[in-house]
Amino acid sequence: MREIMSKPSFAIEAQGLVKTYAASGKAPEKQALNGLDLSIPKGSIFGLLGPNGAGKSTFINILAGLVVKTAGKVQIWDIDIDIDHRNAKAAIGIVPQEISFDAFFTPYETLELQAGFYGVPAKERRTMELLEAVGLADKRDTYSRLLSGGMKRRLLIAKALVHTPPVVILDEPTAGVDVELRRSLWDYITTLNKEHGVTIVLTTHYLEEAQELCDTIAIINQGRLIACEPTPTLLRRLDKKAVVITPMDPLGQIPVGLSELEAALRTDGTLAIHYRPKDDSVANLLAKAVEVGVRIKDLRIEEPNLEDVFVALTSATGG
Ligand SMILES: Nc1ncnc2c1ncn2[C@@H]1O[C@H](COP(=O)(O)OP(=O)(O)OP(=O)(O)O)[C@@H](O)[C@H]1O
Repeated sequence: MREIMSKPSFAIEAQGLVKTYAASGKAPEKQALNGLDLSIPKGSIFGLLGPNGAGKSTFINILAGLVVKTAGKVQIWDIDIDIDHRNAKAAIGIVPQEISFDAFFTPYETLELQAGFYGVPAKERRTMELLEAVGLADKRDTYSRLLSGGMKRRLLIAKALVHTPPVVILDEPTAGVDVELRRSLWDYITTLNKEHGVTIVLTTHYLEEAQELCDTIAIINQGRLIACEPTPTLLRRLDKKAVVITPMDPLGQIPVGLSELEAALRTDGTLAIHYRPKDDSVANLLAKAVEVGVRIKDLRIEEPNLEDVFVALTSATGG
């Protein structure tokens, strides 16, 4: 594994990736990926974020070989999936969103079967080591259907690791998981990365999760990449609030005197002035607005959230 790991500069690289789902019944054709370019650095914990329907699952399913791409190029650990799909697939372990394994096998059997499926020779198997790592050693012979939801999720992680892939993809790993288990899964993910050098890619709806775990975050929307930045850089964009003013009289345009501010007229007639609390004050912004003739009927302060980043980024990229 070490030897392979020093090779590529990217763990996963997608160029111009397109996926069009054919029309079926009344559902029209759907372009889920729209020329996606994405480079995931090796050794990173990489967060893939996006609103519902952005194309995250489609991307992961293409990597997993479950969805056939329409166009574009994908390399996993430097292996082109069109040229050597088998080895490309062997370089990743995918932890799916849905819990899926045979309820009548024990955790031990589940991992052994998966190792067999990947052709891992018996002497190279790490079944007990993996069960210990995910805290299921004492459940090795329990029917999987009798495990708790959290244990099942941990078994899924172990299952994705049996062939020692250098890249592990976790699709919504903590959706619907309680806080305590979420914490222990985060710890385990971090250990895999820091101590074993595994590249981790995770999709999540939770900004907080991405913020805490990921060193790099990509945001996709409508099948396109709209941001891919080191987490601190992206979060700096979030260090923003907005004063939203409802004017007494409708504003036809942003008053000229506010042009040096980051102001926007919204479709509901409000004027939003974005600012960084550390650089500016609400009092100062309101004084400027009044000075240029805005008569304030009402106002509120908006806190930043991921939705704002999406909106800001998508309008900035015209997407
Ligand atoms: N098999 C399919 N047939 C037709 N359309 C599909 C299919 N799978 C996904 N889509 C559509 O493609 C778009 C992208 O879906 P995808 O599941 O990849 O998004 P996502 O980012 O994973 O969303 P979520 O966060 O809700 O899981 C959506 O509009 C979805 O309805």
